Amino acid sequence: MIEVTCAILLFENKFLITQRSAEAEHPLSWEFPGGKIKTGESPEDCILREINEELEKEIEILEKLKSIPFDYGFKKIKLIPFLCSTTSIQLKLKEHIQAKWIQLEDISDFDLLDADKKLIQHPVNKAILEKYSGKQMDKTR
Ligand SMILES: Nc1nc2c([nH]c(=O)n2[C@@H]2O[C@H](COP(=O)(O)OP(=O)(O)OP(=O)(O)O)[C@@H](O)[C@H]2O)c(=O)[nH]1
Repeated sequence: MIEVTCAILLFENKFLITQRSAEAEHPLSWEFPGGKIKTGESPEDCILREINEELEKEIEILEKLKSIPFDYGFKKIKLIPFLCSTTSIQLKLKEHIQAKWIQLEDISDFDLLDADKKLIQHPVNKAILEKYSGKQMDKTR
């Protein structure tokens, strides 16, 4: 089981999603930025390092969310999500081809990785995301 951290990064009621490159595994899918935990690294240290490496951004961890085991068939991962805050929308794309700050209710418009869909639908995670964003996840319009 590969342990992967990801950041659900919040700025003024919007969340950051990033698009994987055409050459990456799961090409062009959208995800929450993050990456694999290195040997001896804590999940918290991993997410701070990954966001710095991938987006050149400093973030603050607000809450650790429920971890999600997911089997892609060719590999099993444990996705460890953190709800995080930041003080600006600025970022540098070092690995992803695109980033978007989106409203929670618009997330279903994007081709999110399957583990991430399960992550946001987990009742505990969903309630926390809705609380922080002040929005419902499911579109009513
Ligand atoms: N970063 C990230 N990976 C995810 C997410 N959801 C998800 O299923 N994954 C899976 O976890 C794997 C993490 O790999 P990664 O390529 O992002 O990790 P990394 O930055 O450490 O990459 P590296 O292999 O180049 O060192 C992805 O290939 C994907 O299968 C997510 O929201 N963010």
